[in-house]
Amino acid sequence: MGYAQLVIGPAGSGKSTYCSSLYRHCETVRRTMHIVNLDPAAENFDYPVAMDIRELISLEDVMEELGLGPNGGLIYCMEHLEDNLDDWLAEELDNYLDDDYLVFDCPGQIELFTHVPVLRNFVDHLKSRNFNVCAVYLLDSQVCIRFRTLPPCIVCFCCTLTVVQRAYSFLFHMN
Ligand SMILES: Nc1nc2c(ncn2[C@@H]2O[C@H](COP(=O)(O)OP(=O)(O)OP(=O)(O)O)[C@@H](O)[C@H]2O)c(=O)[nH]1
Repeated sequence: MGYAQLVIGPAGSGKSTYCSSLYRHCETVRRTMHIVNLDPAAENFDYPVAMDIRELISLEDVMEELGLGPNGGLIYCMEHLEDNLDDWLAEELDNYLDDDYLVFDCPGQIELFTHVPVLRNFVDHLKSRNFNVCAVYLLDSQVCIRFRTLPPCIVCFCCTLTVVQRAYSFLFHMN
């Protein structure tokens, strides 16, 4: 059995920072883990990238070639990933052993949880490959103490539950 952690949460909530800190911590305690970039728009990484969705498709290419904007382009990229779960993702996952630990740094756009089933199907795919999946939902603590920003955050959180419920366990983390 493999182990997978999906790092999700609104844009700018600290997902990549969390992944980088987790990687450094594992290095210190001499444990091996692999971080996967699932954001087709990400460019700079503070951690070694084990698998990268941009090897399959990048937002920059989609925007240039199809004339889509950033949000439509992101949805297109993620739907392309969904179409390639049994090809690209399956081949990439073959490189990892049974007890490997993968951490997926996900994009933050809420549309990926409300409009398309790609992340739900992604979790289902991991589970079908015998991965024990959990999700970590990150939220900036500052938005929780402001009356105007808290309700939208609760809505985002509820929307992401559709994905999270497919995972075996779930952690809530405030930055
Ligand atoms: N003060 C503080 N800043 C943080 C913390 N975590 C992240 N940041 C900062 O917040 C900004 C956004 O962090 P990222 O890790 O890029 O957030 P993200 O969720 O990956 O962002 P997207 O990929 O754009 O969705 C960066 O400038 C970080 O340095 C934290 O715990 N405290």
